[in-house]
Amino acid sequence: MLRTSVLPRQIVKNFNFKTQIRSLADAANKKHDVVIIGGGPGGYVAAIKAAQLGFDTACIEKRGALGGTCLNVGCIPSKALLNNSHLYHQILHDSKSRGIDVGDVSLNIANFMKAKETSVKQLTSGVEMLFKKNGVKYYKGSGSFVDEHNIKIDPIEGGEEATVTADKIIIATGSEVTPFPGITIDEERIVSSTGALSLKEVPKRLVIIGGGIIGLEMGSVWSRLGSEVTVIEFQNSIGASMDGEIAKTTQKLLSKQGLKFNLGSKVTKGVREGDVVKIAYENVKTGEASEIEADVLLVAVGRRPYTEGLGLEKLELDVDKKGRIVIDSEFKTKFPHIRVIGDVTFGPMLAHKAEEEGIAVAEYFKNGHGHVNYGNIPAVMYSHPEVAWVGQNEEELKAAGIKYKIGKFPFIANSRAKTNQDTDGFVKFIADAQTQRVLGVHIIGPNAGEMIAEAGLALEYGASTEDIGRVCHAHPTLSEAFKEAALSTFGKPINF
Ligand SMILES: Cc1cc2nc3c(=O)[nH]c(=O)nc-3n(C[C@H](O)[C@H](O)[C@H](O)COP(=O)(O)OP(=O)(O)OC[C@H]3O[C@@H](n4cnc5c(N)ncnc54)[C@H](O)[C@@H]3O)c2cc1C
Ligand SMILES: NC(=O)c1ccc[n+]([C@@H]2O[C@H](COP(=O)([O-])OP(=O)(O)OC[C@H]3O[C@@H](n4cnc5c(N)ncnc54)[C@H](O)[C@@H]3O)[C@@H](O)[C@H]2O)c1
Repeated sequence: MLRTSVLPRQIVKNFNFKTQIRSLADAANKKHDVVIIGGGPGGYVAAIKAAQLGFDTACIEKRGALGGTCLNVGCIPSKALLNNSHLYHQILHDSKSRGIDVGDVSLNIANFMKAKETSVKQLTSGVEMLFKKNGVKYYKGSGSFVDEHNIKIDPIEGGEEATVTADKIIIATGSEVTPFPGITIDEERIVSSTGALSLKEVPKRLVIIGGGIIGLEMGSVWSRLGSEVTVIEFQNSIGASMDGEIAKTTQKLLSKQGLKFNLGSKVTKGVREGDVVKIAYENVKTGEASEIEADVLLVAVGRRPYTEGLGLEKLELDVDKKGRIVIDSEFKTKFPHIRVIGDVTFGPMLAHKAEEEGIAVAEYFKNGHGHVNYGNIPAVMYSHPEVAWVGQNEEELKAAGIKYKIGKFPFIANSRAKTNQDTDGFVKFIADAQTQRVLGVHIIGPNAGEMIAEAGLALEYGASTEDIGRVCHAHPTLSEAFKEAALSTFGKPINF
């Protein structure tokens, strides 16, 4: 209630009561069919789909740009750096053997980063345009639950204060970097992936804690640009959930590119002293202690669900030990109208997984059913060569006691890979021992990330390796290696 009697005269004079009172009332009373908290790949895709299905839809995002981690500080900037660092490395080291003589080549790090930022900006503003096109209301601010149907928005710059009421709500608040106990990230000398995407100069020595996907992708970028890269990994293998054989080959090829690996090693200390970071680590088995210095230390030991400031406690929603919001198989919390998707709940932390869930939840709201096949979520590491996989790996099948056959084909025997002078790696099929049904496909090689889509189709439609072996693949393409690997599970390949 406004008490005009206590307002100074000048303010009262300038105050347009009608407009202000109307806008305050509006702010307090926005109503939508569907409200999504978080505008990342999960949230923005869910918003567009819900609007396309006829719901009055709104999305709340506090970052100041749509696209979430993925478009702003994840998938997109990292792929821009991976692509351009590969190009730079090729021009420097690979052009002579292709008969291309180049003059002086140098890296302009400021422009190199600008190119990345341009890609990011184009894509994040593209999502904002898609919101407009599809009639999604975009609230710029931080959303927190008042109760199970009302969300208060604390505006950021350009945003408006509001409390929105929703019939249906989707939580898509994503994830954040898992901190390393005792190591303080300053995003300058001790960085997370976000800092590693924006270094102002090429560090002479880069040490990375964690040989997972972020560690290996960012390690590839900076190694190509000239850093001496050392990866310290707790496990005895790199690549997180990669098939064991593929992980070994990946390590071999990355080592050839100059990355150093200390596996089975536990970091015990990481402190900045001026412009140097001193890192202590020990062998997990023997306890033998070592020390290493770096100009930059990248902490890449995983990500954790992000729910800060969301007010979950008001609704008493369950989270598990890892901080993931607990849901059932239809993405429902204990309130059936509040569903959860993406990194903030179960499953692999991948953009396309979040997107699939966004579509499924919008369809649940509309039709009462939706679908995500968690057995068929591809994973891609955008190193060179790329590593891609879908379905089960050998270790998982062994543990489950399932009998399988392997079929492999190396890119060295593929005509297109030869013409491209890009022959490292192989395609590996794993098929059911009796039926030849495809159980998993694991590829390390050029364009593996594109090729894995064919494996996804095969898995989805329950194809056998013979089905794939009988499909005509164009010549000369890398995809012939895919066909020949399928053939190798039950017969002989033609070209090897
Ligand atoms: C360096 C890096 C590289 C990656 N590369 C890939 C890749 O190549 N391929 C791939 O599939 N995945 C990749 N990922 C993972 C991918 O980014 C995530 O899996 C994906 O972004 C998850 O989507 P999401 O919508 O669940 O969450 P997010 O993308 O994290 O989006 C959540 C959004 O919610 C907002 N938010 C949170 N709380 C609130 C609130 N209370 N109010 C309003 N807004 C809020 C946040 O600001 C954020 O923008 C990468 C990640 C990193 C860090
Ligand atoms: N191309 C892609 O799809 C892509 C790219 C980047 C990130 N991502 C996603 O982002 C998420 C986070 O990536 P990430 O690389 O940080 O996590 P990750 O889970 O892929 O790898 C973390 C690695 O750190 C190791 N580790 C954990 N604690 C350690 C310790 N104390 N000392 C040494 N090593 C330790 C783990 O054994 C693991 O190998 C992942 O879910 C990943 O899928 C995906």
